[in-house]
Amino acid sequence: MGQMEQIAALAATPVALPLLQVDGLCRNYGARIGCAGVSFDIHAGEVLGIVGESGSGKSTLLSCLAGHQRPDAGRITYAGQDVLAMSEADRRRLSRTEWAYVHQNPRDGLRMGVSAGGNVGERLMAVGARNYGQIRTRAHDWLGRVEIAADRIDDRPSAFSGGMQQRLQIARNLVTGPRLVFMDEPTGGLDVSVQARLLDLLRGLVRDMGLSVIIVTHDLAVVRLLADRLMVMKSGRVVEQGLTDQVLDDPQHAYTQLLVSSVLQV
Ligand SMILES: Nc1ncnc2c1ncn2[C@@H]1O[C@H](COP(=O)(O)OP(=O)(O)OP(=O)(O)O)[C@@H](O)[C@H]1O
Repeated sequence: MGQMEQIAALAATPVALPLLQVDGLCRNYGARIGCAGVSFDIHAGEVLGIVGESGSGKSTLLSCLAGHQRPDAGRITYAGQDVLAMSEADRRRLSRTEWAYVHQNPRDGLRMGVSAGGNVGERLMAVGARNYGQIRTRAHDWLGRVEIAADRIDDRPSAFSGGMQQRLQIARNLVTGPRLVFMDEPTGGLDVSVQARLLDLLRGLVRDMGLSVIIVTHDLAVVRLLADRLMVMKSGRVVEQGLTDQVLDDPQHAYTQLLVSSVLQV
């Protein structure tokens, strides 16, 4: 979808309607619960953080939402469309044009054998761009936006540092102008100073592009900085959700209290 069409689609969505509505989402692995009874709404331009200990169901939920696996029960509505009832072709189109997915490991979201410029340009071609000069100019612009020097455009990501690879993955994901971005621990595995820079960059892009984001993380500092709202998961279920500051400063559930206090002790 072109930029004008996206703007038209955005204008056509009633303001009061959430961009994404999730209702009673469940996914089991045999007898084990992956996630159960998850419901929430997210509006345009809103950032939702999902936190919880290892095994609490964060990744299962994110992959069900992004269409990487099929939930056993529940409903996902995106801009008024029933996502689970869509044909595979329509869902793929949605993933390519309206959605983006930032993996924790940039290797999972990049093509390591293709140049940095190619990684970004390829996404534009996937949504119909054909003019080589324009594609290269857009790729060049996006490398600049994620603070990668222009003279690295023909380098492969394998020659980049971890932080640069992650910034390149972000450029590759955002170049097509998605409205909803799924992020799985985007700052995981990076040095603290690199994390801080990446978070700053992400915050600016999210604000400038008015993105809706669902971000899974172990790190409460990440949600404090990025997320408007927070959802706390334990054993596959949502135990608490609300405005980020409210949940972190005045946690109601004993598990959230534990999560917050264990971070404060570090
Ligand atoms: N492919 C799978 N097969 C069987 N069980 C699984 C599978 N993936 C996840 N699970 C189980 O589902 C539950 C939720 O796991 P999930 O990976 O979603 O948690 P998480 O919060 O993302 O954990 P982490 O932070 O460690 O990634 C766990 O009990 C896990 O063992």
